[in-house]
Amino acid sequence: MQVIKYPSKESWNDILSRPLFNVDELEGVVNQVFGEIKSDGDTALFKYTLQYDGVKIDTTEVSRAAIDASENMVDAELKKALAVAAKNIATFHSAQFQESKQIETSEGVLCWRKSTAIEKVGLYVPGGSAPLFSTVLMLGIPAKLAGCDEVILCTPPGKDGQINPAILYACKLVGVDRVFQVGGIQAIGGMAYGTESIPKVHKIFGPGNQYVTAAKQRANRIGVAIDMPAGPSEVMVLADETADAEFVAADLLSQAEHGADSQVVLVTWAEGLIEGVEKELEKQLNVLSRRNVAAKALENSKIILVKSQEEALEISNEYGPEHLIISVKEEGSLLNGIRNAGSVFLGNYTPESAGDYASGTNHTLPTNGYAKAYSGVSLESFMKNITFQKISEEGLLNLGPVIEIMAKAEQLDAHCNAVTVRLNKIKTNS
Ligand SMILES: NC(=O)c1ccc[n+]([C@@H]2O[C@H](COP(=O)([O-])OP(=O)(O)OC[C@H]3O[C@@H](n4cnc5c(N)ncnc54)[C@H](O)[C@@H]3O)[C@@H](O)[C@H]2O)c1
Ligand SMILES: N[C@H](CO)Cc1c[nH]c[nH+]1
Ligand SMILES: [Zn+2]
Repeated sequence: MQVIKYPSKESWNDILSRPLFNVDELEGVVNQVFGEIKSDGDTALFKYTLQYDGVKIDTTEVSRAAIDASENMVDAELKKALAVAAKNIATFHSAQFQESKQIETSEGVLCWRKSTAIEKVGLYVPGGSAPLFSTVLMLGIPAKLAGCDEVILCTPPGKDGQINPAILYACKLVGVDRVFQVGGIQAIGGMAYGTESIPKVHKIFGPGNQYVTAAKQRANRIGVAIDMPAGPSEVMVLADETADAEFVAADLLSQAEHGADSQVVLVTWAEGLIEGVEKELEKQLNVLSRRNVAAKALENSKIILVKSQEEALEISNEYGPEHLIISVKEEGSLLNGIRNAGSVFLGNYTPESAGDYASGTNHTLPTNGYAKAYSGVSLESFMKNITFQKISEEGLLNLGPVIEIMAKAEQLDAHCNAVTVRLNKIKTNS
């Protein structure tokens, strides 16, 4: 990892830039695949699954029998772990239901909001380089809690042409309605347009690589909602001299191993910590099964030495990390200052992997600085609010003149008239 000492503020932009993709090239590929899906449906899905996943499929849907059979293919220990994780995720997300309250904004004018589930949702579960069955829990549990009527899921087939049984078992556990063995751009295009086999959905959720993320953004432009851009994983650690170098290195590597395009950043004002972290990185990296991937990600990654805790916080808010780990003696003063982060992990004993799997928070989070404007997936992501209002005769007598004045000032006579005819009727009747 590159070590940068006391960078000037003017250099932050450069230092904090994410690994770059060739956006034009990416969009070109996405447009091509989307165009073919629109015109050729499933045939295009078969073609691109062969091209990008190297797997020949002649059907997209995974049979109910295969989903049921996964139950016997997952070992008991993993099933128990999934049950604990699912319980915690369900507990945290259930607590996000909000009561609908009627508000009388002025006398006789009642307003309220009612949450309703999005009817048809499409979940994407990454499977390119690791079968992320944990993502099934993160998306499927809130979708079912929210009450979505149709919950479908796409994930790429493995090199052997099969979907990892743990993904199918997780689908069964959370009650996903239909599963499709399609990944990448093809999956997102399939759910955005709908094909002979894949139903069109109203909103697409889930993380993925740069192709998936670019495809989701394209789906959004053709009228399908998306949760957020949730691309290559990243983590920023803010640490002082009380941080444990072994833990810090482990956390950095945990996100580096996701992909060569991941980025991890350590920001510290304790110069003494840096050497220890570097040594630990080397030691721990060497024994990782995905050391080549993680090593590539470390090439895009930085250790930044700053003057103070305050400067570290400023850098963090500027970066807007997907995950922010805070390993300092006294975190209280930092907490209030956090403005931009997807999910925050406090103290030496809160590894980021806890949020990835089982603490209960959602691991589908905004990357690439989108944490400045987006939240991670929550129960609310699967719902929308419809507002209602009911105005009594007395209420309209109070509020009507306000509406009339405003409508006239906007030169919208018909708007004004919709109030005036009612006020006239009320006055005649009284
Ligand atoms: N932000 C989050 O919340 C979050 C959560 C989990 C994972 N992630 C990220 O998700 C990503 C998962 O990536 P992955 O690759 O393992 O799985 P993936 O399922 O996202 O992507 C695999 C698909 O990419 C497509 N693809 C591969 N090469 C291609 C090419 N040259 N052209 C067109 N399409 C191509 C293939 O169709 C393949 O099915 C990682 O970057 C990880 O960091 C992010
Ligand atoms: N860290 C990922 C989100 O960026 C989520 C994940 C799933 N499995 C392991 N990690
Ligand atoms: Zn992870």
